[in-house]
Amino acid sequence: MSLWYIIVAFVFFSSMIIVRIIRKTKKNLPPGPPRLPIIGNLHQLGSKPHRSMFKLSETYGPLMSLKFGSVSTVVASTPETVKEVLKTFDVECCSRPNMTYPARVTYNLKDLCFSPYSKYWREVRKMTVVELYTAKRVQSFQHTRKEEVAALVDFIKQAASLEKPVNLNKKLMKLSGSVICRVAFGINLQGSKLENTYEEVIQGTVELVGSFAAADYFPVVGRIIDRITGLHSKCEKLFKAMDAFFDQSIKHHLEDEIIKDDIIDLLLKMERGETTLGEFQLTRDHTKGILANILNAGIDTSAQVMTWVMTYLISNPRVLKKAQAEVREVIKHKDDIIEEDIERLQYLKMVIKETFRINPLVPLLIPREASKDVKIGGYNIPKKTWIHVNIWAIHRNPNVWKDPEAFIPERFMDSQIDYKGLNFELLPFGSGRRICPGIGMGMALVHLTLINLLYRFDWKLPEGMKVADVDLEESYGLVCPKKIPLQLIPVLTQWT
Ligand code: HEM
Repeated sequence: MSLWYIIVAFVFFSSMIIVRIIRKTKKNLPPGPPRLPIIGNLHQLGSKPHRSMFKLSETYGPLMSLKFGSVSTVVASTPETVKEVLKTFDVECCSRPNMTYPARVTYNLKDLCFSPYSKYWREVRKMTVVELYTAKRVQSFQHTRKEEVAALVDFIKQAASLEKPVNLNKKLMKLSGSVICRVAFGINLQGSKLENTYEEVIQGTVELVGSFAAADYFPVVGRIIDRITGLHSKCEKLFKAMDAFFDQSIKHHLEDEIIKDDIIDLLLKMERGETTLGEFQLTRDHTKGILANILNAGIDTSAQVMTWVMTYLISNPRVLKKAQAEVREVIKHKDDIIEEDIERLQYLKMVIKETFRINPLVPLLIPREASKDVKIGGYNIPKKTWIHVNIWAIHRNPNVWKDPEAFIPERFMDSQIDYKGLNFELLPFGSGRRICPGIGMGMALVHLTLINLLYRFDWKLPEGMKVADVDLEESYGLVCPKKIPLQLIPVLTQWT
């Protein structure tokens, strides 16, 4: 009797699989791994989805179908397929799916990052590119960056004289937070509502919006699951902390007449109708949504880039020595280090590119959604399919990069490859319509800080630690920070 049950069950499941394969072939979707009922391929994501997807793509190809709960997804993993998504079919593929927690922390998608491709998004993008992220504005904040970097250098000097280790993750996060608070919110981080919680709030939010949340994949029941796992209450807590901070900085602007011509000021003018945003009337929620992107996208990213560069330098003493020799040769006791000095630091530029390659900070970019049916690489991608762009897979692909696991800045010597979105082998900021608009703002701080850290100090590992002990593991979120904080001992030098 039990044999009959087994035979019936076998026939039933085999026919289900066959029907699915036939349906899929008819639909001409990209190939993908078999799925489990209900959850689809969610169980294959693991703790580092970019790595798992890369592994799967080695079997199923550069354009691969996955199903997460009820959501159909494709993953592009090579320069060729990614170019199709981000360039050839950029218009059709540049919308964003409506995700539960990103929607909550952006005041229901009133921001730039997560709002779908629409007239509103186009107006906000135009406004931010023309008004907020311009080279002129980035330049105008140079003084603030210099002051904050000088404060960091003073702190490190003290630690060096006591031979104490510095937690670079923490200090670089504070630096980035202090700069963004001053230039974007017109207030000091110290004394603000986020003074004691900014790390937890910003990193928590970045992790939250990058999480594969049940609410997005299982209608109704997913929300219950997230309540049980605590994701929902975590989101509410983060949202309240951010909202209180935005209220504080907006109030500060409304009360202080001296503050003028900064980002909040511009947004408040739009709220009052003194400046327009196309046909849209900005409300307080729009202002806060746009500010949420600056807070979350602006602080963690630059801080983590700097931490990763220092991590790879300390793990590669040859490269560290060469980068420091170059910086000291070029800067040569010049009192006034400026961001533009980077132009004369060819090797340091290569070190930064190589760090972006080996460890792209946003390994899956931000999820996209097809707004129309589209044909990519000969396969059909139906409207509403989610699209993940796995730049981590490109950056670690041995067919694209020789010896991809090794940190070799020299690979960029005599190469035209840059990270500004034109070379599909290296895409740390994405490409196309959704390319990061904050490259200039972020990299200005990254350059100034790294030049100072390398010029003024020598660096060594804490007592008893060897180069081989430096941990290179990332933890997963939308942004992937170093899992174990980087602690280094600064050493005073003749250049300090
Ligand atoms: C320096 C480190 C940074 C890195 C590595 C980085 C990386 C990225 C990436 C990969 C994307 C997604 C692109 C896509 O989905 O195709 C993005 C989007 C974005 N970034 Fe950055 N970013 C950095 C700094 C900044 C800064 C400093 C700001 C603002 C102050 C910023 C604001 C944004 C915004 C608003 C978006 C959304 C753009 C849109 O969807 O239209 N980023 N960034």
